[in-house]
Amino acid sequence: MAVAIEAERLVKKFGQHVVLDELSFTVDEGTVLGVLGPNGAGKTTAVKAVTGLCALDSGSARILGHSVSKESNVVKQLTGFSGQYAAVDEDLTTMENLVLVGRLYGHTKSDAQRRAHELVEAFDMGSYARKRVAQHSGGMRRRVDLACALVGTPKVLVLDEPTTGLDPSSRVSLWQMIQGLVGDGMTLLLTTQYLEEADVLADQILVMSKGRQVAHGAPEDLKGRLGGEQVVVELASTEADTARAAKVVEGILAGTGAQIATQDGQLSFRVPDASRWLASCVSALTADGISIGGLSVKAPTLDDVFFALTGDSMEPTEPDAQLAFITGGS
Ligand SMILES: Nc1ncnc2c1ncn2[C@@H]1O[C@H](COP(=O)(O)OP(=O)(O)OP(=O)(O)O)[C@@H](O)[C@H]1O
Repeated sequence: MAVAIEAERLVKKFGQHVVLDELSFTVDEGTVLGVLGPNGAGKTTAVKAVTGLCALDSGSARILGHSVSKESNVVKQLTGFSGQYAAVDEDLTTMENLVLVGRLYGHTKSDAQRRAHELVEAFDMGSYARKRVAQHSGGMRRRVDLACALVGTPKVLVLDEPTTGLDPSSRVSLWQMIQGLVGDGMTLLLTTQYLEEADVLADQILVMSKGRQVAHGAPEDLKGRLGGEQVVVELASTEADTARAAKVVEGILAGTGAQIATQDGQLSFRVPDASRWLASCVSALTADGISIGGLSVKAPTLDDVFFALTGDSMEPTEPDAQLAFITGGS
């Protein structure tokens, strides 16, 4: 598979602050790389650098083999970018925005109008076509913004936090649009603070912290690095039982490498293929006269991975951040 985006040892400093620290990654054609990391990790700077929107101190980037610094005109034709804040003109209608972008790409008026109509139809924006963007909801603005990024029919699309601030249903509908584009062969580089978003959209995930890569892999591989699912056993009774129960479970899991953590009336441990061990743990505990009040098995989330890798939480601070954790693999 050909490489569509290539970033090699990117370094960017703002004064003394090293924002990108020898960051390298590639994105294969037709695939999605999700760049994940907390506020200030350097995600926006990284994606701006590979689209030529941010000059580097050192390192190089190429889009479909073309140097971002030396062949910027070719790169502009090949790449669509949608930034964190919708860049559309609020005083213009959806159509006017799309036609304006087309004209900026050098399209004739009739070609720009034809492309604008195509995008309005593709993104189901018919009833908003003649409305000023100022009257649009946040979700519809992001949709217009995404459509603007596609006016030049790019082969590579870069989206910086495309759904931040959107309500759950707008977020899901934007995901569906993005999935449609990828289904049609688009290469996508996406930044997000939402673990669920990366999980849903990305083939590969790059986890960043302080301008560096802290992990890279398929969502399932990253989750697999934690050593399996987390099993929590709630005991029906006392503190004394907890230590005894831990000993019993330790005996069952001997040789698996699982570490058993205890709290009053609760044991928890991670073990690959948890279902294989559950029945024997439960029978051994019951045989020892220990009653079980509850049992749960939780698949690792990307947040767990991030915490394990950096000792830091990925959890964003926005009020709607909960969304990322409701279905995030748990
Ligand atoms: N133009 C600038 N001048 C000075 N510092 C900057 C500039 N742009 C970004 N930074 C700093 O670089 C660091 C990384 O910023 P960046 O926007 O790339 O992070 P991010 O991971 O995208 O964060 P967020 O999720 O908040 O958007 C931050 O500490 C930011 O304050």
